[in-house]
Amino acid sequence: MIIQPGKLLSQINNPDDLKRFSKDQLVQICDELRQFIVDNVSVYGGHFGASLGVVELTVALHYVLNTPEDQLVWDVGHQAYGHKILTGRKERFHTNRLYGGLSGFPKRKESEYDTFGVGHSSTSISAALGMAVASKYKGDKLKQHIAVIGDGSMTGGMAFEAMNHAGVSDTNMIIILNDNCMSIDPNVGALKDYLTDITTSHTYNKVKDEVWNLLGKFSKFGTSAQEVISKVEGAIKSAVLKQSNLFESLNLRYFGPVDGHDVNHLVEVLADLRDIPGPKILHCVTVKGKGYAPAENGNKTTWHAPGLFDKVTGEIYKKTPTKPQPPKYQDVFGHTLVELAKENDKIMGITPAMPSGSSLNIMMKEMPDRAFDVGIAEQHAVTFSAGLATQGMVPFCNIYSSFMQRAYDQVIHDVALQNLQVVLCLDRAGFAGADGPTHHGAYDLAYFRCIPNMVVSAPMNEEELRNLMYTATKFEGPFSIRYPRGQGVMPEWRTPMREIPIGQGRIVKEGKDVAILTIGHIGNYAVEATEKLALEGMDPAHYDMRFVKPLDEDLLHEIFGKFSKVITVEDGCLMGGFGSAVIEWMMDHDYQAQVKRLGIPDRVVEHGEQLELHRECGFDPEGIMQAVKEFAKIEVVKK
Ligand SMILES: Cc1ncc(C[n+]2csc(CCOP(=O)(O)OP(=O)(O)O)c2C)c(N)n1
Ligand SMILES: CC(=O)[C@@H](O)[C@H](O)COP(=O)(O)O
Ligand SMILES: [Mg+2]
Repeated sequence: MIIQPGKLLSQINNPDDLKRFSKDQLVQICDELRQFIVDNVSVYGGHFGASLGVVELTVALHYVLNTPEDQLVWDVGHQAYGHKILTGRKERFHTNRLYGGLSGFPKRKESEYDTFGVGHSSTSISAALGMAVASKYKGDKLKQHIAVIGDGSMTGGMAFEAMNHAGVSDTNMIIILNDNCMSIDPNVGALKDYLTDITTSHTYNKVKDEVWNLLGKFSKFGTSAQEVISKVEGAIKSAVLKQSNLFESLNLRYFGPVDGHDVNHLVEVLADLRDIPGPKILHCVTVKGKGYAPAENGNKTTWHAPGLFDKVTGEIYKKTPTKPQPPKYQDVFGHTLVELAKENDKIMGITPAMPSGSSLNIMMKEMPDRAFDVGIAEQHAVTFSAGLATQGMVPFCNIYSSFMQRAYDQVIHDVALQNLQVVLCLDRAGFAGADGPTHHGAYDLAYFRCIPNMVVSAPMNEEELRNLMYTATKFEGPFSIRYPRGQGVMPEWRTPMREIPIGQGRIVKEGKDVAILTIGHIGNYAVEATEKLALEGMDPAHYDMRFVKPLDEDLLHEIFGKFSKVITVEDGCLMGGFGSAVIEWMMDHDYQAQVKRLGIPDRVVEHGEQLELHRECGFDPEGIMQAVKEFAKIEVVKK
């Protein structure tokens, strides 16, 4: 079903078309853009509340700026649907996030309007500043560089590193702080309180209004914006602001807060700011989910990415299963952690801004003094956990595999080198699915297994996840456990927990000719494959290794003693991952075997459903069957 845009929106294929409309028509364009997003996301899925909240901002930006010449960088990019629709992708928008379709995030190779590839947060100011410094160096004085960053993303350390630099950069740069008081979950931390204070402060807003009035008056007398600013700067930097405005203290001219849903006012403000040189910040107050009542008034976390829904009633479609379903791995983590924490008062839980996504919210609710959402701050989350560990606590730090990339140095420097007992739970390990390459948890096995002291593990099912979590509480060093997005395989998952000897794998199925070695949940594909192969008269063995580090050496001696054909399967990168570890071990122990590694190849794999991507990379059940069959045909000559 292709969704038709409204009357005005249908005439807009790029920002030049938008500029042909009068200012009076912008409100209608915003309404139509919002409706088009609602129509599409309700049917095809995707992120939702964030894009609705920046409709007016998006229209105003493309109306005022000379994009793509002016460089517009969206932080995270989950709010950039309006931007995509206005910049030549309206007709393809129904393919958003689908296999082979548009990316859910801005992407340089998708459009010249997408100036920077995003997905992880808090990068926009650095990227826009890099562009601004390059323009300055090239003598391009007119070009604008804009970073649009949410209040949640502003909590990320990188944003502050970038502002620290921007404040002394003397570049044409506008940071737009899109403040909706939300991250995915409600935003947290002192910065959030500060932004609320500044938005609601009576004294501050009085000064601000006077400043804007002055700006209007001077403009009427033909005074340039630059002169106006220098005249009013004294006022802005009066005691009220100098002492209280964080951004001004960093040398960024601060404007706002403005109503981010008043498109005409935004157009005026942006046009003014464009003429003011130097780095500046515009604080826009918006409402996540604006204009769609169920999202605006309902649970904003649910409406961040609601799945498919009935746009008329706001009912989010849920499949009604006919039989008991296995739980999501994240929920097994969340409930098990509470269970463990009830028995062990040293256990604490940490998430950088993903309480709902990781299900740490279960512990945050039950044990608020022992579970922390630290904001989008992966580096801090890891080192904070390390600090807790020095005091005898047992922190479970839960970070999505791809976001853990941010905290790599902290894992090495603060956790592993000091051999601290920090349990790193990596959710969304393996292909993330529709979020695509920025979110695929492809690298963690490779990037963790080279770190001294680290235990690197992955459960094949819910029971193993629980056992590994329990085991980690007994192990006095860094312990990582990775598991994928989505459901497990065990409807009855509340099994009694037991300690697993560190580095012990298990045999899932005896067999002959070929041995399949798997790590983690992907082992269930191997089960499916071996069952189907059995019907065709083939009988490969299957081992669930459970640990990439340390490897189960006894089991490996047994396997390489018995088999000359070995297939490794991992939902992770082939370079340096599980299969590589097995081959290294084989070489180090003078075994000779043919080893075929299945996993994520050394290229960028785009978005799609997890199974589609596994299939593309040849490690879905069919791919494993194929590998076994091809392998079985090959004669191995033993030296
Ligand atoms: C480094 C990193 N950590 C976590 C996330 C997950 N994430 C995506 S959007 C988001 C909330 C961002 O909040 P904000 O910037 O305020 O945008 P809003 O959704 O409120 O518009 C989070 C935590 C991410 N994309 N990148
Ligand atoms: C934009 C972003 O980074 C998050 O919203 C992400 O899409 C969440 O992924 P999950 O849906 O797997 O929690
Ligand atoms: Mg926000």
